[in-house]
Amino acid sequence: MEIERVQDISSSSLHTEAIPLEFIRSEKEQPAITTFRGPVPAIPVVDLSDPDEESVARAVVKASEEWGIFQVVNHGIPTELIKRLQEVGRTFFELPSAEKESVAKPVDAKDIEGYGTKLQKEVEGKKAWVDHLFHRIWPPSCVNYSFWPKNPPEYREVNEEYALHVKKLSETLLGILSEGLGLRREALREGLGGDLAEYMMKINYYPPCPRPDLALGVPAHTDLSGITLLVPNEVPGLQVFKDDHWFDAEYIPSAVIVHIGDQILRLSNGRYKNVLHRTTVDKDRTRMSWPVFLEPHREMIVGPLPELISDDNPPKYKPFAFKDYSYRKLNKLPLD
Ligand SMILES: O=C(O)CCC(=O)C(=O)O
Ligand SMILES: [Fe+2]
Repeated sequence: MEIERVQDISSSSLHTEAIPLEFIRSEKEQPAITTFRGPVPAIPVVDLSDPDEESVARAVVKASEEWGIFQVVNHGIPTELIKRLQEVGRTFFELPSAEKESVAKPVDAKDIEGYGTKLQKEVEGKKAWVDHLFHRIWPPSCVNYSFWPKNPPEYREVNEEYALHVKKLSETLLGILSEGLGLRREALREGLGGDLAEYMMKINYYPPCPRPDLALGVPAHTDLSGITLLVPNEVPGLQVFKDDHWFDAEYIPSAVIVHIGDQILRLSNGRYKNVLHRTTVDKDRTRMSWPVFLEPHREMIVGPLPELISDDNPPKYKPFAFKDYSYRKLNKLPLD
């Protein structure tokens, strides 16, 4: 059976005011009801080109302790490359269905790579207004080009170049975060498996939605990753949960949005927060985003770093092989 894509549902509901019932969220989740409309605290912004390295480090550490999310500007990834990454991704999603289905995730696949729609078990049977594409981009031994679009032809070259930049920026941030814990620069990188850690590219494609007040793109979650480095297009939609409210994230052109994920929360024994976030959709415009998830290898066991543990700071989290952690989380099974 063919999987129904949200992009096709969107096209066929463009001239109506209605969306299928399974996309209508409960009142507890509907963005029109649950988005905070007062003065919005800004997600911290870190300028990596600031020559005062200590002040940069303090800002990264504070944002990760208090928010679990921050935006980085002057991060060293060329704006031109980000534009090309977005262009090749958008071109792919605008190709005819058959072309996209040629890199679809196989129905019986255990892994998440490929073009897909549903990612995790749906709570209360509610569907997310988003299609996606996943493929690993680093290390080369993990790359499976059969899930990379062949069209547009520059897709591969652009993603390979982006992988090198994302890796460099992630390692800089992990170094700062490690030192913020009083550890060696390499501690968190090694905790995620060192050279075996994997970089998973995801493209989210949120087509126009006639009822953005009722539906959600990606529902509330924390990322499974260690950290996530994301670039969005210009259509707003990311929301962050802080101090009991859902806030809209500001769109800063060319910024990279960094999310602290579950594995850094666990490695740091709770010092760094895994940010709870979700996305809304737009009535007329397509929103897209390109998160790259830096994840441990599937067999890698991740738990609080032993250097951090003492009688005063007992472990708050159980160690899990990443494959077991992901399986349990995506299937909404208990953890810890
Ligand atoms: O589209 C976004 O800004 C966020 C997407 C997201 O949270 C995810 O794919 O995990
Ligand atoms: Fe996320």
